[in-house]
Order: sequence, then C-alpha cells, then structure tokens
Amino acid sequence: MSEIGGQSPSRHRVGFALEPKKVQSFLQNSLIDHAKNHAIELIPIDLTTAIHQQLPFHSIIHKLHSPQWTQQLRHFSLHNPSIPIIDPPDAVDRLHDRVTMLDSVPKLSLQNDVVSVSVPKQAVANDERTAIEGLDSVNLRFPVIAKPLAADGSASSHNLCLVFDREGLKSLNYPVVVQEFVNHGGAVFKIYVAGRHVTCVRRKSLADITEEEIKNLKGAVPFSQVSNVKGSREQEEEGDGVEMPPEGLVSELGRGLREALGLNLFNVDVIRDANDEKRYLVIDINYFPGYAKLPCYETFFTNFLLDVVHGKNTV
Ligand SMILES: O=P(O)(O)O[C@@H]1[C@@H](OP(=O)(O)O)[C@H](OP(=O)(O)O)[C@H](O)[C@H](OP(=O)(O)O)[C@H]1OP(=O)(O)O
Ligand SMILES: Nc1ncnc2c1ncn2[C@@H]1O[C@H](COP(=O)(O)OP(=O)(O)O)[C@@H](O)[C@H]1O
Ligand SMILES: [Mg+2]
Ligand SMILES: [Mg+2]
Repeated sequence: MSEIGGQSPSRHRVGFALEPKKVQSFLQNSLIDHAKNHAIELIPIDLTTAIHQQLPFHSIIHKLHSPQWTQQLRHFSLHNPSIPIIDPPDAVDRLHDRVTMLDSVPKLSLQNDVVSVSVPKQAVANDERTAIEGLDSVNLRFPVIAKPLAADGSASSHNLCLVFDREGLKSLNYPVVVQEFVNHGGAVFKIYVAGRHVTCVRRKSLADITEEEIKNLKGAVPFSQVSNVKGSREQEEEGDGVEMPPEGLVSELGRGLREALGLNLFNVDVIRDANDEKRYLVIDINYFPGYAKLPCYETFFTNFLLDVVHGKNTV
C-alpha cells in the first residue's frame, strides 16, 4: 500500500483524480507495489479537498466528468504550471462526443496495399426526420447502429441500438449518431495506448447479421438484447480464432492518434470488415479505459509513468 506520510523526497508522486469505482478497479495493490518498486508513489486525490492542500504531486492523472472538477483542475494548473496534468481537459473533451472523437482518424491517411483504416459512414440525428435525412446524405442503408452522441461516461452513453427500419428510428433517445453496421466476425480489437506504449487485445463483439436476419428483424433492438433475438447466432468467446491485426497497424494507429488527439491515455476499438479483410474501422475511442484488464497492466502502466518521471514522451 502507498505511504501517505514519510515519503522519501526522491519518490515521484502521481495524484489520481478518479471516481471511487475507478480507484478500486485501477489502483490495485499490484500496480501500487510495482510502481513503488520503481520509486513512484500512486496517490488517490481526495475529491472533497482542494488539490493544492494535497501537494506535493509531481504529476496528475484524471478522469472525472463534472464541469466543477475541470474548472478546479484548470485553476490549479494555472497556479502550478510545472506540474504536468495528464491529459489536457480540452483534448479529453473531444472524446466525449462520438463525432469529434473520430475526426482525426481519416486525417491519418493510414492505407497501403494491405490495410486501410477509416471510420464507418455516419450522421448525427436530433430526431426521426433528421435521422432519415442523415442516412440519405451519407447513402446509408439499414441496418444501422444508433449510439448516443454523448460519450460522457454516463450509463446511458453506452445504450446502443441496432436499427432495422424507419420504424426503429422512432424509439431512439436523440441526439444519436446513426452509423453503418459492419459485419466483423464477432471480434473487436482494443488498442491500448499509454504514451509511447501501445498494445492490442481481442475481445468478443456483436455477432454478424445475416441476410436472413436483415429480412426478418424489425424496429430497434437495444444492444444488451441482441444476443437474445431469435435467429441471431451464437458467437465464440473473445472472438477466438479471429486473426489479430498486423503489428504495424496497431503501432501506427496508436502513435498517430496519440499525436493527433494530443492524448497519452486512451484506447481505440477497431473492427475488421468481414467482407473486406483489408478494411479496418475505428468505431470508438475511450479516455483512460480499463487498463487493469490488460495482462501485465502493472508493467505496461508503470513503463508509461517512468517516461513521465524522466520527462520524456508525454504529448
Ligand atoms: O471499467 P472498465 O474497465 O470496463 O473500463 C471501461 C472501458 O472498457 P475497456 O477498457 O474499453 O474494455 C470502456 O470502454 P468501451 O466504451 O466499453 O469500449 C469505457 O472507457 C469506460 O469508460 P466510460 O464509461 O466511457 O467513461 C471504462 O469504464 P471506467 O472504468 O473508466 O468507468
Ligand atoms: N459500426 C459498427 N458496426 C458493427 N458493430 C459495431 C459498430 N459500432 C459498434 N459496434 C459494436 O458495439 C460495441 C459497442 O460500441 P462502441 O461504439 O464501442 O460503444 P461503447 O462506447 O459503448 O463501447 C462494439 O464493441 C462493437 O461490438
Ligand atoms: Mg467501445
Ligand atoms: Mg466507448
């Protein structure tokens, strides 16, 4: 466990401003101990007390959504310009909107003979009418996936729907992004970035939708229920047997997005089109995601913190 009192002056103290749930899932003893072995102390910031009263910190990492917190952080940063805030709140904000989060991807122009990286066709809709207009404007056909425009960490921001026809557009909680649904073999690749460190894992995803299902399914199906819909197929755990993306793609995408977004701590959800194995699509980017789910997250994250300690490689 971290020592709050009596820390040696040579220790680098990192303050973490996180929801209690995230403190529990992320700041595990195994990480705290591993970092401590490298002279780094990880300290949860007490959110009920001003930050300056909890000094010294040599750097601050944060994932909190309230405007009051952001204001407090900006104020603190203004008066303590030598303490790095990882990452800048304005850059983090860009990930809280499902359109702006993907803006950088096409600008990276990641394509060659073997792979291309893009985003699914999509349009923003404020109501049923603008949804229909939006789908027309980008030449999208059903089925589509509807995602809340705000990706602000609220439970509702993860309530997604598959929409099979116009009728299904009636029941959505607007504003949403209506997005091309791409069959991708039931596996999503999650690329985790922590500064210059990048790694990729494969996870279970939505099952593909068959032509038969497209003919038979109607309305809107909230995600959590998709696997219960009659006719939808079983999928393998964790997308077993699905080939991983090339390493070059993983590192280039991680590095390129880190620079373009001006962020150190995020992950990227990527799928591969089941009908075109060259076509990779970025569908989601999350700020300070669940690193603890990575194998050896203690080493992965501490290596990033060591870069911070040595003042290198933060964007
Ligand atoms: O809690 P976890 O470990 O599942 O992490 C969540 C992430 O899971 P992942 O690492 O991508 O598998 C999760 O990623 P997804 O959006 O599910 O792809 C989010 O980043 C989530 O944060 P928020 O609710 O959007 O603020 C993350 O939740 P918080 O832990 O930040 O609340
Ligand atoms: N365009 C898409 N085509 C096919 N499946 C998708 C698409 N977008 C999302 N999904 C599926 O929905 C899941 C959740 O979508 P995502 O955009 O990552 O939202 P969240 O922020 O809630 O994780 C993905 O992991 C994937 O299984
Ligand atoms: Mg996701
Ligand atoms: Mg997300």
